[in-house]
Amino acid sequence: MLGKSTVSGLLSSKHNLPIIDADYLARAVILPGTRGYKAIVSHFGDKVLKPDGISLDRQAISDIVFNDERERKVLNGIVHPAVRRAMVWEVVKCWLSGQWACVLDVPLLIEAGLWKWVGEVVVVYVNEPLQLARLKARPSPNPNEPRLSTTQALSRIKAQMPLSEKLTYADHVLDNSGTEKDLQVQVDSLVNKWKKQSSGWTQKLYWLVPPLGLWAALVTVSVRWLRHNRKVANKRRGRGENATADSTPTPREEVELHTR
Ligand SMILES: CC(C)(COP(=O)(O)OP(=O)(O)OC[C@H]1O[C@@H](n2cnc3c(N)ncnc32)[C@H](O)[C@@H]1O)[C@@H](O)C(=O)NCCC(=O)NCCS
Ligand SMILES: Nc1ncnc2c1ncn2[C@@H]1O[C@H](COP(=O)(O)OP(=O)(O)OP(=O)(O)O)[C@@H](O)[C@H]1O
Repeated sequence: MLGKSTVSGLLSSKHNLPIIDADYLARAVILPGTRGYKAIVSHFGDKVLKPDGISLDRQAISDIVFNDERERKVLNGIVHPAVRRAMVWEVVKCWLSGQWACVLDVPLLIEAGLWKWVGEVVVVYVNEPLQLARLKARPSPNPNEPRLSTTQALSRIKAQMPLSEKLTYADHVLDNSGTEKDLQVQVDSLVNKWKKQSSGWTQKLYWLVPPLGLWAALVTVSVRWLRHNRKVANKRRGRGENATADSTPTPREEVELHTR
């Protein structure tokens, strides 16, 4: 945390890239009446329902799962498979509509192992004090609910993998310690780099001949796995602790990911 949604917003509004938002999908798959909703109510009981007896009380769920790893795993086990299915379908739709790239905005990309299936991993980082301050300052999505307290914000931060580990998975790191304008400059330069890498005619060929596209995707993910394994091996050997070239001190981060 933090800055994924801010980066996604820039990629969408300024660069017209389609965004697949895991937080949004995670809400959709637990709406009343869905299988996810029923599983949550059946496991956590009425205490996670609002007084209307129907809507899920997200704050109540947060208070449970961000303070109890076992309960968080149960929730993840209910929500994540449904989110994964929905994301695959969204990626297929992007592909069918001939997009040159699509962006997956996923907070738990690495924890859930999804990093293995994308073209590039972009980590957005801020240092921990700034992350905490921004989390606490962020307005609640529901205007009737208070902002996060320090304890609540810290428990969310602790529910995710530390940055030092996540950086070994990053192909790009965006530094969000400055202003949103600073972030925008980095996003623009990243998109320019992607555009240079992505030659128009090969993209068209991959789209017109899907087996070729699949082959190219397989090569891309295999190269990434190999590169990651090498980084981990280097780290284990006590060399290359700063495996990501442009990484900075000890921030925690957020993940965006970019598939092609
Ligand atoms: C716990 C819930 C109800 C809290 O809802 P709330 O509206 O307060 O927060 P929101 O959904 O906007 O999430 C905000 C951020 O919290 C963090 N977060 C959410 N769930 C988790 C989790 N299971 N583990 C670690 N961090 C999480 C992420 O950084 C996320 O971006 C909700 O986040 C949820 O259903 N989480 C489980 C699904 C999940 O893992 N979602 C993340 C992407 S798949
Ligand atoms: N460079 C910045 N300067 C000031 N505020 C920022 C900056 N970047 C993000 N923020 C603010 O920090 C808060 C969190 O940012 P954002 O929603 O982009 O994070 P996120 O990674 O998507 O968070 P989450 O995973 O919790 O959904 C927002 O209120 C946003 O306006």
